[in-house]
Amino acid sequence: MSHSGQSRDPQSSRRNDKGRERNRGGARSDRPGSARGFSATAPGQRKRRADPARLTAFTVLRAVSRDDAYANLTLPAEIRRRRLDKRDAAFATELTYGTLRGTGTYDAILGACVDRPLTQLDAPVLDALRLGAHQLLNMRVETHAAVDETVALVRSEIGAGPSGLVNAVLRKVSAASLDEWTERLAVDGSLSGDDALALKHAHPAWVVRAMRQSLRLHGRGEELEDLLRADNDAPEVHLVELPGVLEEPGQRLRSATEAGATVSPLLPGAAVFRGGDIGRLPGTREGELRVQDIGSQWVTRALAAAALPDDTGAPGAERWLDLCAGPGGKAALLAALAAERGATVLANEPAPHRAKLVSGALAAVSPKAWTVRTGDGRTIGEEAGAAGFQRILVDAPCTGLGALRRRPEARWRRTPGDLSSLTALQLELLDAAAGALAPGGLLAYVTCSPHAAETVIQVDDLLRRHPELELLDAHEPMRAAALDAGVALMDGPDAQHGTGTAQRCVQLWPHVHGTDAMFFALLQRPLQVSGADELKTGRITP
Ligand SMILES: C[S@@+](CC[C@H](N)C(=O)[O-])C[C@H]1O[C@@H](n2cnc3c(N)ncnc32)[C@H](O)[C@@H]1O
Repeated sequence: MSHSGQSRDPQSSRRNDKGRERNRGGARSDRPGSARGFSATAPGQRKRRADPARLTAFTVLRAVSRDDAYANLTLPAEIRRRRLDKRDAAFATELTYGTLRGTGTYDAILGACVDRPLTQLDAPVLDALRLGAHQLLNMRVETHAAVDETVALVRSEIGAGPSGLVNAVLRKVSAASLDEWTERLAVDGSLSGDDALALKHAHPAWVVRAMRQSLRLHGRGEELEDLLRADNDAPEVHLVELPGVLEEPGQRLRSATEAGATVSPLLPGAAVFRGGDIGRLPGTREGELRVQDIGSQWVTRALAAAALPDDTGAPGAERWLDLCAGPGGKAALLAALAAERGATVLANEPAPHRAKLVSGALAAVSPKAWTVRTGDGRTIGEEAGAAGFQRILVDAPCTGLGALRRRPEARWRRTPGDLSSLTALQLELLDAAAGALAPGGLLAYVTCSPHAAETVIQVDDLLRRHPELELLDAHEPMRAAALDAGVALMDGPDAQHGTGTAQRCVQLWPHVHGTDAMFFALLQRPLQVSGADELKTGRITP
C-alpha cells in the first residue's frame, strides 16, 4: 500500500517529531524494532502536549468516525481554525488522508498487536492507534517520534489511562514493515487472490472484486494493482475555465498558469494545478474558473459535442436537461456550452440545499441560459412537454467507487448493501430521462463509479426496457470534445478493448487517464419510434 508520493521510500529519509523531513544518513537507530528507536523515557513522564498537525488530523479522524463527517470538508476548516502554516497543513493532510485510506489494513495489523477485539477499544484510542500506525508504516516519520507524539496526543486528548497501551501496541506495530505485516497476515489468515490484494492495497475485498470485474469488462484485466495503487495516490487538482463567460477567453486560464498551473493537453479550457491556494486564483470567486476533475469535464463536453440528427423537426432553441445536477459542477460547464449556442439548460436537484449550490455554480453563466428546478428527477416528465429535451445528462447518485482518491474514508463506509437502493434509483431516473427525450435526442448516462451493476449492466437493462433507444459509440463524442492528447488516449495503446455494451461505453480510470473512474454511455431516441416499440415501453396502450 502506498499513499501519497512522499511515502514511497520509507527508508530514504525520515521526519522528526514535527514531521519535518531530515536525512537519516547512515544512522539505523530508528529502524523498526530497534530498541534505540524508542524514547528512553517512560510514557508517563513524556511530553503532554500534542503537536498541532497531529492534533488537527486526530480531530478530523474523530469527526469522521464519530459523526460520519467528510474529511475533505472537515480538514480544510480545521486547518484554517488552527492556523497551521503550509508545512504543518501538508503534514496534517497526509496524516489524515493516509490514515483514513489505510484504515482497513491498519486495523488488521493493530488487531494482531492488541490482546482483545478492536471493537472493545474506546473509539478515540482506536483512532489514535490508526494515526500512529500510519506514521510508522507509511510515512517517513522516525519511529520514536511516531510513538512518542502519538502517546503525547493520547495523554492530552484522551487522558493518561490508555497511553501505556498505545505505547506498547505501537512498539509492536513498529517491529515490522508494512510489506512484512501484510505478507504475515495474509499467510496467517490464509488469504489469497483478491483478499490478499485488499489487505495489501487497503481496499475492502468487495471493492477489489468489483474493480476486477469492471476492468475485465473493459479489457483491462491485467491492470488491477495499477488501479488500486492509483486509488491511494493524492489526485491532481484540475481546473476549468467556463467557455463563453469572459470578454477575453482564456484570460483566467492564463493567470492560473502564471500561478503555476499547467494547461491540460487533453481538453480545451482545462488545466492541472499541483499546489498553492486555489482560492487566490483570479476568477474562482466569480465561478469563471472552477475546480473540476478532467473526467467530469470530458463527459460533459462530450454530451454537448455529440451530433444530433440534421433535422429533429423541433422548433426553436435546443432544450437540455441536467437531471441530477447538485452541487452543479457539470451543470455549470453544460450551461456555459449551451449558452454559447443559444440552447437552455434545466438543472434539476431534489435536495434544496444542493439546488442552492447549483444556482451558485451557474451564477457565472448568462441567466438566460439556465433554470434550476428543485424536485425529484423521477417526476421530470412534468417539465418535458410534448417536445422533450434534446440533450439529457443523468449523472446519477452512485457508490462513488470511482472517486476513492478524493474521499479517503468512502471505501470503508460503502457496503455492497448500498448497491441495491442506488441501482434501483438509477433505473428509475434513467426511465424518467428516456421518457423526457425529444425525438432524435441524446441521453448521457454518467456515474462516478466503475461498478458493473451501476454501469454496463444498468445500460443493458435500460436497453431491454427501452428497445427504441440506440446505444451510440461514446468514444466518438469523447474524441470530438478532446484535444490531440485526449484523442490519443481514446485511440492509442491505452485505448480500451472491451466487448459488447462495454465496448461502446467509455470507462475512464485514474491509472490510465489521471481522472476519476467516470463511466459514460450515450443513447439516442430515434426520430420516429415504431408503434411496436411504443407498445413495449408502455408509452401507448393497445
Ligand atoms: C453524482 S451527484 C451529481 C453531481 C453533479 N452532476 C455535479 O457534477 O456536480 C448525484 C446527485 O443526484 C441527486 N439525486 C438524488 N436523488 C435524486 C433524484 N431522485 N432525482 C434527481 N437527483 C437526485 C443527489 O442529491 C446528487 O446531488
